[in-house]
Amino acid sequence: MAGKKDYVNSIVSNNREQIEYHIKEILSLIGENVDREGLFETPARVTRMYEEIFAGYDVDPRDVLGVTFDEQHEELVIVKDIVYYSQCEHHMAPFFGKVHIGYIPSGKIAGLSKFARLVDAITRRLQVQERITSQIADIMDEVLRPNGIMVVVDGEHLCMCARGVKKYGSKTVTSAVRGEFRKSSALRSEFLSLIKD
Ligand SMILES: Nc1nc2c(ncn2[C@@H]2O[C@H](COP(=O)(O)OP(=O)(O)OP(=O)(O)O)[C@@H](O)[C@H]2O)c(=O)[nH]1
Ligand SMILES: [Zn+2]
Repeated sequence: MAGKKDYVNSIVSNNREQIEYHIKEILSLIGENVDREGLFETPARVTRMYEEIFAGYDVDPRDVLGVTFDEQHEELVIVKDIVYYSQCEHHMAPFFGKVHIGYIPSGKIAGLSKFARLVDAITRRLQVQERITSQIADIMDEVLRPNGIMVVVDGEHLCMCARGVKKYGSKTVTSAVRGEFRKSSALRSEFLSLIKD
């Protein structure tokens, strides 16, 4: 996770030896020679990678938005193009893309970087794209109590490109709307036009 505190998954850290052992077992079970030089450090590397890509489990996403400011800006705020990397819970294969967040504050705003931290806390876990999208909206709703929220997520899923149906380049787009965005198609259109490249 970028920023002042780099989170790691402490459960992975505490189970380092066991995870390394099991990764080595898997390497052997897929037919690899675990004693060859190129693979010698691999179980330890994979474990360190797990500390990083599953760091979200060590963060309560609600705490990330904890610092808010009182501000009477009751107009649309958009933070777009927040890059994320996640792992699908079905295959443990990566999926990645961008999150676009819009909200209409109601007396309370959050620091802009906190939205990126919220995305990291939610995506650095085993996930499905739909849940990422609704969790971002629900947590913003709970903490900021804004007048409206719209979240759009696009994702490229390696489990759909590298295996299975092998549809390289296919994209999944999910959205979640809350409050005024639910009622107003004009507001949804404004948000969609502002997040276009
Ligand atoms: N809705 C949703 N599905 C996902 C996501 N990530 C992966 N999947 C899907 O999860 C499904 C799991 O389906 P299964 O039939 O149990 O697994 P499978 O035999 O490997 O499926 P195929 O990918 O069709 O070969 C697949 O259709 C994946 O494309 C996601 O974020 N959201
Ligand atoms: Zn998958």
